[in-house]
Amino acid sequence: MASKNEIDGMNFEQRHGKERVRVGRVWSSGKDGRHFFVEWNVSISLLSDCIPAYIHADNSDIVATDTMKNTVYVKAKECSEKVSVEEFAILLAKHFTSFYRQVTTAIIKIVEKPWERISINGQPHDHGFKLGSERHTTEVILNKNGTLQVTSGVDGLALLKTTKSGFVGFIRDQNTILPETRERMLATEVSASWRYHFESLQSIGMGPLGFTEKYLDVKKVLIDTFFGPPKEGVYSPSVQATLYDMAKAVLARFPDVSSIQLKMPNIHFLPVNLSSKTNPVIVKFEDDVYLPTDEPHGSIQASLSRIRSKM
Ligand SMILES: O=c1[nH]c(=O)c2[nH]c(=O)[nH]c2[nH]1
Repeated sequence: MASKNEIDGMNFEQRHGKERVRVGRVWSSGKDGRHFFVEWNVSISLLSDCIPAYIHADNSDIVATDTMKNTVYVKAKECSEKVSVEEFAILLAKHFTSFYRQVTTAIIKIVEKPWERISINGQPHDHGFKLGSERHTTEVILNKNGTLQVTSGVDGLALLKTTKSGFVGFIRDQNTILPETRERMLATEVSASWRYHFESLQSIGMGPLGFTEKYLDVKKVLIDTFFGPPKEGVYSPSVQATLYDMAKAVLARFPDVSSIQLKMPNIHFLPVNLSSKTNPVIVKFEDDVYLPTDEPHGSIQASLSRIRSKM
């Protein structure tokens, strides 16, 4: 997406912003002194009417990217109550589109670093955090006229199961050596992003938005569908089929999600068989010893949306 203009018989598109603005925010709850902490990496991109800067060296309509960076800290300071990463992105987007006459659209992307409260001897610590693994992400696109898109996501969700996976029946030709199997390891690092159905600032209202709870719920449905029940599991005939089941489960469970995109690399664990001229069987693979490798890896992605969804 970019701001589009016709200049001298040519199309010109432009946008500008600040990437990777890092901010940490502590909130303390008055009554018990417990601290809450988030660390965000914010990227801002503004579509604005500032063509004279490009063609006449006239900067009078430019919002300086340094100002955008400062705005992140000002807004973080102004949030006296804990906010979700999505709410913070919305409030930044609101500021840029309402404060500056020149700005028509704000695109705000944020990645939250997975700081998790630590427990000591089973007791949650008031102000101690450790780094977890997967990251909560969001992308908010807000137009001056109030048109809004909110996408939430998870990145780096590494999942592995040691059985209940296979891959058979694929095309075999002169270049195929992969054996068919009904018993293999399945490992992936899920990147998912899902779009909420509301389409304007008015339609999300002003109350607490519950984005964090929804993020945790969607992540749980993705994980539960990947693994199946704890004892029986669920058989995966391919990454493709499992990905589709995961996407379908999210749309079935959450009516306010209009579409979901999933990227699930197939991270290979290669069977280890070792032999030498003198010893034909040093190690014989019996679904036990693997060589983990992430290069090269399979790359599988798809998106699923409700008909009439605008994603
Ligand atoms: O689940 C899989 N999907 C593929 O497309 C594929 N290709 C491959 O070599 N192994 C696998 N596994």
